[in-house]
Amino acid sequence: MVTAPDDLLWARGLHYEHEGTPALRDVCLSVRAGEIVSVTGPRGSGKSTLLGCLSGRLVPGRGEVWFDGLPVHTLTASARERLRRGRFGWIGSEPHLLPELTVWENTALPLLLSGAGRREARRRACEWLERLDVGDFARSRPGALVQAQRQRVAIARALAHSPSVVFADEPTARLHQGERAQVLRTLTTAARSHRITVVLASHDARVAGVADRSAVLVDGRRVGEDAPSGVPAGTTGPSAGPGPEGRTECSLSV
Ligand SMILES: Nc1ncnc2c1ncn2[C@@H]1O[C@H](COP(=O)(O)OP(=O)(O)OP(=O)(O)O)[C@@H](O)[C@H]1O
Repeated sequence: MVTAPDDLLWARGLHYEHEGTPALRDVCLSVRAGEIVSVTGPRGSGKSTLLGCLSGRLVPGRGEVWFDGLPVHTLTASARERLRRGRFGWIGSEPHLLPELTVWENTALPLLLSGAGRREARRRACEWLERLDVGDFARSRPGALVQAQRQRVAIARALAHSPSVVFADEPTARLHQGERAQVLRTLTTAARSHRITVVLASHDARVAGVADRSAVLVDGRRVGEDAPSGVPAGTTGPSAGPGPEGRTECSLSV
């Protein structure tokens, strides 16, 4: 596999099985630094499993995952844990905030866990809460916020330690329709302004509209790459020309 010099994260030939059931089959993906890539596909198509393998939460049965020159697939569990804490952020569909901590303490947790002092962690957490329009709640407990505000706090928590890559797995799935676009825009604007790479999984194909590129999974296989507008890459639009996957030896279609 040939990768571009600015590929920050890439995977080749990923296979993963959940209890004997294949969830990923020969999946390849590469992500450039600062890029926002969406992974879309129907429910059960393997999106969460792919994000799990890319982020070191899961170890593929076969295949490779490389991040910034590190072979994630062969790292020890403790090295993967350090990588996840230091370089990655994670946003799930549920914010999973600790109810006994304040909003700023929740946001500062990854910073505190990676050794930042309390004062510095608080300053950075509050900065991100302000950016995400939930700064007024910094001293409140999560229970005082509505779901969309809690999800903004989860986004702030994922970004506050300046990760290289944020993985967002269905980050708007539990929100009302009206809040989805706003929360997505908040996430992508914040990531772009700080050049944080985002890998965003959603079964909602409209999510691809906020991404630079979109990878589509069906039954655990990549079935192509579309421009955000849905126009196939290589025809027109911002993704015209061969994408990074065009340089790989992986099969991209079924
Ligand atoms: N912990 C698990 N144990 C057994 N099977 C699992 C497990 N997690 C996922 N699977 C199965 O693996 C396949 C891929 O699941 P995955 O969650 O990665 O897909 P997805 O596209 O993210 O789906 P969704 O949009 O519903 O979250 C599905 O068939 C799913 O049922």
